[in-house]
Amino acid sequence: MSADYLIVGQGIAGSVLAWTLSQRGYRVLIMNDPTLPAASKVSGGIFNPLTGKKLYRTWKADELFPFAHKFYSDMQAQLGGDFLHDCDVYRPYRSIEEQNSYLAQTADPNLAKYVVERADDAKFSPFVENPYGGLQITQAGWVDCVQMLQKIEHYFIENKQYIHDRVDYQKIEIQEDSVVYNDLKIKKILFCEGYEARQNPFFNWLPFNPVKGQSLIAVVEDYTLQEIINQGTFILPLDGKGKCRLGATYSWHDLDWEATEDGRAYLEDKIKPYLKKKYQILEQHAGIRPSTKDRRPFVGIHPEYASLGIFNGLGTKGVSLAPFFANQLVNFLETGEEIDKEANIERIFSLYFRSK
Ligand SMILES: Cc1cc2nc3c(=O)[nH]c(=O)nc-3n(C[C@H](O)[C@H](O)[C@H](O)COP(=O)(O)OP(=O)(O)OC[C@H]3O[C@@H](n4cnc5c(N)ncnc54)[C@H](O)[C@@H]3O)c2cc1C
Repeated sequence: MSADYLIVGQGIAGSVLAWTLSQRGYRVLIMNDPTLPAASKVSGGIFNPLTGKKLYRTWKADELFPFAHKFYSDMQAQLGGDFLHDCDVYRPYRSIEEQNSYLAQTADPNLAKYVVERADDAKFSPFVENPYGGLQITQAGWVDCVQMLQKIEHYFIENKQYIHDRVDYQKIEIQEDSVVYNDLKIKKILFCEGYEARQNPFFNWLPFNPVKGQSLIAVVEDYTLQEIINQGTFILPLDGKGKCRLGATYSWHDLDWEATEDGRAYLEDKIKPYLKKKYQILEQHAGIRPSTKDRRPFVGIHPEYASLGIFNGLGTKGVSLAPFFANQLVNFLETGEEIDKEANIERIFSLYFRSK
């Protein structure tokens, strides 16, 4: 059997890359080990152009957001389903000082275009504390990643382009301009393994800075809001009938996939003060974000083996980063067009050669 590309891993990174390649007419095979955990399966899937306590426009938002929106809309139109949800993000101000500071910042036209001129505070006040009003951010929303991943999996299974297995690195035979793996002959293997990349002998030199995250699934009483609420932690309505995801925690220690009592307590402590409704917790999830030391993705080709590539390091923003950088990687593979210097792994090749 032969293929142009073997994609290892089918989280957000592998799904988006496989779809991008397949839309350009390449024969793609996906290999994914379903027994390994995936950050994408517990992801909030939120895309939000203005983030952080200090309210900044996220990196490359003007390019990334329209690109990602069109990408997921087109994918949804072709695969069916309803995984793309456009909605505003409402940030209740914590204090009058925060209100003043955010209003001054959003006078800047670069930020103003992402903000509703007059937030609909009255709409939110039955549900969340907002004595100082709040900031309403547009061009935001969320992708139901579990559903999107299922759609991609079914599509590639139906087309006989899917292998449920863990890659065995020992079996990768690198040839001059191709790779042999078992009975497969492939032009390139593109690794999209998320946090598991630390096990990959070809790419374990990359400086990841993984971040564990936890979230809760809860039913909130009489909760009809469709918008995402964010005050450091978020309330993400999942079905418009009160089922919500509450998240998320950030921890650079205890890098395991276990949901903890501390994680639950942290989220409840943060959310209770501003959520006016009663809720009941149904589930708790944990995952590890493949974040990087310089907070930029890892995109590109191995410094020594031209037939091995990587698409990883999507960190806290997999949904908004993946379509744009998958497209850059595919352009590079097709025509040699440059990958953004900040994302290209060439920026850290010195680490590879130092590790030899
Ligand atoms: C609690 C939490 C909340 C988050 N919320 C958001 C959010 O709101 N918005 C946002 O954009 N991002 C969010 N993120 C981050 C987002 O989840 C990640 O950026 C994204 O999931 C990374 O995707 P990935 O495909 O690189 O990795 P993963 O999702 O971890 O996928 C890796 C895949 O590779 C497979 N695999 C690994 N090794 C092998 C191997 N050797 N052989 C075969 N298969 C292999 C695994 O089975 C897995 O399916 C959140 C993360 C967490 C933990």
